[in-house]
Amino acid sequence: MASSSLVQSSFISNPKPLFYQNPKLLTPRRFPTVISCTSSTLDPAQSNNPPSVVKHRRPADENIREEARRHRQSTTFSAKYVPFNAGTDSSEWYSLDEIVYRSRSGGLLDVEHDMESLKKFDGAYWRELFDSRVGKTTWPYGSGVWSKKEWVLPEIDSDDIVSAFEGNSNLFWAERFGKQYMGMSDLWIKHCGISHTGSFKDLGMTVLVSQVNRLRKLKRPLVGVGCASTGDTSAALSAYCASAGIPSIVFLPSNKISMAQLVQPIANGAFVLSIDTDFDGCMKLIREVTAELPIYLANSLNSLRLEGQKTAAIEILQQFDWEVPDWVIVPGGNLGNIYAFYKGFKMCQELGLVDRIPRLVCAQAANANPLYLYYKSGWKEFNAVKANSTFASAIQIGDPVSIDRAVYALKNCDGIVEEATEEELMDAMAQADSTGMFICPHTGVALTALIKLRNRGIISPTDRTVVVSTAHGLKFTQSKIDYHSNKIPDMACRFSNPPVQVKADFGAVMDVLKKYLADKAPK
Ligand SMILES: Cc1ncc(COP(=O)(O)O)c(C=O)c1O
Ligand SMILES: N[C@@H](CCOP(=O)(O)O)C(=O)O
Repeated sequence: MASSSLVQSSFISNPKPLFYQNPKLLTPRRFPTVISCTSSTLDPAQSNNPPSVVKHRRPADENIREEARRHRQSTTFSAKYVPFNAGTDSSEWYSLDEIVYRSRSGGLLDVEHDMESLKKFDGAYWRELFDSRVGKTTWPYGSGVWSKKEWVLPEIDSDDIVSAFEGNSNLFWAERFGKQYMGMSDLWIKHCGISHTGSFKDLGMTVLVSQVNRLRKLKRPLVGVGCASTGDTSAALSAYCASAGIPSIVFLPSNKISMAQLVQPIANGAFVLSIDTDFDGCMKLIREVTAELPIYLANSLNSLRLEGQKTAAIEILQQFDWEVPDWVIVPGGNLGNIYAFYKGFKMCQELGLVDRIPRLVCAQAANANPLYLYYKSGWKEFNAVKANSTFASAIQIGDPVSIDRAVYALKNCDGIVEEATEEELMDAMAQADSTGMFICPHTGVALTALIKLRNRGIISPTDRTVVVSTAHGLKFTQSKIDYHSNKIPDMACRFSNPPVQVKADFGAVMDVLKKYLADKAPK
């Protein structure tokens, strides 16, 4: 039994407490692909053929949540809130079961894990554990977030988890875009937007809503969950809340988000307030409201969210078989995600899964660039800006709540901040789409940063580079339509591909096709 492990040791029928002996003495076990079979049936009607075997992982009348409940285990891992970057002499901390978003001094909080407990297992152990859970349907480990549960919310009961099996998103080799436009051979797009609600926000929201589910069961005074949003946080919040039957309230800046994003919380039954201000105005209001009413704050000011988002970084390492890329480029708005990526990579280094971390690049729209200006000033003085309208509407944010987290992350990984004008980001998006992607304008911002850093020789042709695609392009079709119709004032739309209007006439169709084929024929 010495091989008992975190991996659903749950599938041991008579479970013992997890660490009833010194874990250092435990041999990391090989995790089987098929974990267990409780019955098999031979089909007599097919007796001349090879027997068809029907396997049940659990009794037929039991669902996966009930199965997880039956195999419930205690854990010795734990996490708590501490003031962000407070140093070792700070004694301030809070249980994750408290409703708290700020430290006593008004600063940000961070979720701190008991690293000593986690370090009792070596890097190989964690790598093997995480790898063993990928692509299964075991509750809750089928999720790319909860497959790292010990590093996310170790103490939550699996029964309280609200998950859509998010994460495990495609890491796409951008072969043609890399070769044709960048002269690069090792360029990758982490498609975080190919997900349940179409953006990376699902990764953090499963964690936050799961914790709210737990808090409500603990009878904490919470009636609903609320956020300010530029369209993606609201979509994720409303979907996860709807799934758990928890009321959600979303504050949206009027006429500043795409139609697809607006309809998401409406369809999911959220209480939607369209407010005549920008995102920063909505953010201010939701902070004031959540201080007065029993509404839990779901924006990334709440550090729980970042615990889920950091798993995208771990997943990238995992997808490269635990080899570290040279660069990871992330579009930045409220600036929680850039820190989440840093934290995920750093934990992997500290716990021995990898020996270094990548350099991070945070990319902003030039129309909403407070971090870029701060970086360019040599980190001298931060000034919030009035964010102007941008096609990258989800990052139209002038006063990011996680500014301190972002600066910390960038300073500690030799990071860079870049910006993209409207024309640059739309051109980059169109170029990427023309090589078979269908990305969002925010990913266009990140690709612009890549183009600029490649042109300056900072990123080299063979550097392994990951661009994080944060939302699905289908949420932003209007901007693509405008671009390809050459309808954007003062923009050349160099890569537009407008449809050709042609008469319903054989000769006319043949004419345009012949011209097209002549243009395309190899010279
Ligand atoms: C699609 C998209 N990309 C990027 C971001 C930026 O993420 P963050 O606010 O964590 O910087 C957001 C939200 O702000 C977003 O919705
Ligand atoms: N792009 C975000 C802006 C809010 O970010 P958050 O991570 O602080 O919730 C959105 O989609 O609302």
